[in-house]
Amino acid sequence: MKTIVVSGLGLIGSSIARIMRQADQTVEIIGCDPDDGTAQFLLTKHIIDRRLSFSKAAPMADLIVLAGPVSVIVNQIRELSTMPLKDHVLITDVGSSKVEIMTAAKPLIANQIAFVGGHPMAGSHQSGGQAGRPDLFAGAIYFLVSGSQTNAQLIEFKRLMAPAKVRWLEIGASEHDKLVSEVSHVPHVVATTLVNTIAESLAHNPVGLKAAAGGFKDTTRIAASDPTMWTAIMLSNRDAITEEIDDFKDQLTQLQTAIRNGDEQTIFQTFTKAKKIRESLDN
Ligand SMILES: NC(=O)C1=CN([C@@H]2O[C@H](COP(=O)(O)OP(=O)(O)OC[C@H]3O[C@@H](n4cnc5c(N)ncnc54)[C@H](O)[C@@H]3O)[C@@H](O)[C@H]2O)C=CC1
Ligand SMILES: O=C(O)C(=O)Cc1ccc(O)cc1
Repeated sequence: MKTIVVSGLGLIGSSIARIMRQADQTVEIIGCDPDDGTAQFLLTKHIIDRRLSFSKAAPMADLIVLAGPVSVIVNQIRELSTMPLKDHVLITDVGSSKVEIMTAAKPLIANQIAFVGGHPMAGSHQSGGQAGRPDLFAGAIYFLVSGSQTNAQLIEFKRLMAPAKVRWLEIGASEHDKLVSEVSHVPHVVATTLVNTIAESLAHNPVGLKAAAGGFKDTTRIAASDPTMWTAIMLSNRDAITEEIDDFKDQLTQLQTAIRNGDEQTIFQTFTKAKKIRESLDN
């Protein structure tokens, strides 16, 4: 891979540029992003070599990493299917949902252009190129959804990502979207709803959220994430998210009923079960 194009130079795209720069100092990294501040910062830090428009950059690429919001990734995949690309180019993405993206990639795949879906299961509530780090994904799962990539292209992509120290995991697009609705998308909905509910209840309380201790902050950190990115995720994984919200509502109602009825045993059992599961995550 001589020329790498990263489209979307925010938290994830700029982290990937940093990682690939560490993996191979000989590659040229071209960045595409409408945000002047982010692009300028990454140019100054030599994390990208050049900034070009997507339509100018894509035909020059040996590897294209799509790292904008999911809605932008989908549009760019559609654009790529009509662009003059190098025969051996590998296209991949980092979007948080996969069914819509793999569906958009069908014309590319039909035209023998190599595409593999990707999704690093790490990040943060921060956004923008300045927040990116080469160790952002260390130890995390990096999902791969097989498309039309060759084995050699995948090996080369993994070589360029080696400094990230991720755990590669192949998965189907539907299985992926259901799983991430459970471990990522609905937790985001819950954290957001918690913040908005409590803020409304406290609207006329002079102490209000200032009384919030660590528990409230720990439970809601991700509610501070970028609304553009998360709106795109919600729209892209609607079915799995709405189904999982139903399950969440059922469990919440069961706990509410136990609390209302003073059902000590059910309350205690519910907390005990969650404590064991949550503690096992840190081991
Ligand atoms: N934030 C996180 O923790 C994670 C995010 N993701 C996925 O990674 C992708 C990027 O997320 P972040 O880097 O966190 O967001 P971000 O908000 O930090 O960066 C997104 C970047 O895309 C740029 N952008 C917008 N429209 C564009 C266009 N037409 N062409 C090129 N660039 C454009 C924005 O200017 C911004 O710099 C999203 O698809 C998200 O679902 C995946 C794993 C973790
Ligand atoms: O901030 C956090 O802890 C996250 O969980 C970040 C995150 C956001 C979106 C993803 O698709 C994957 C990871």
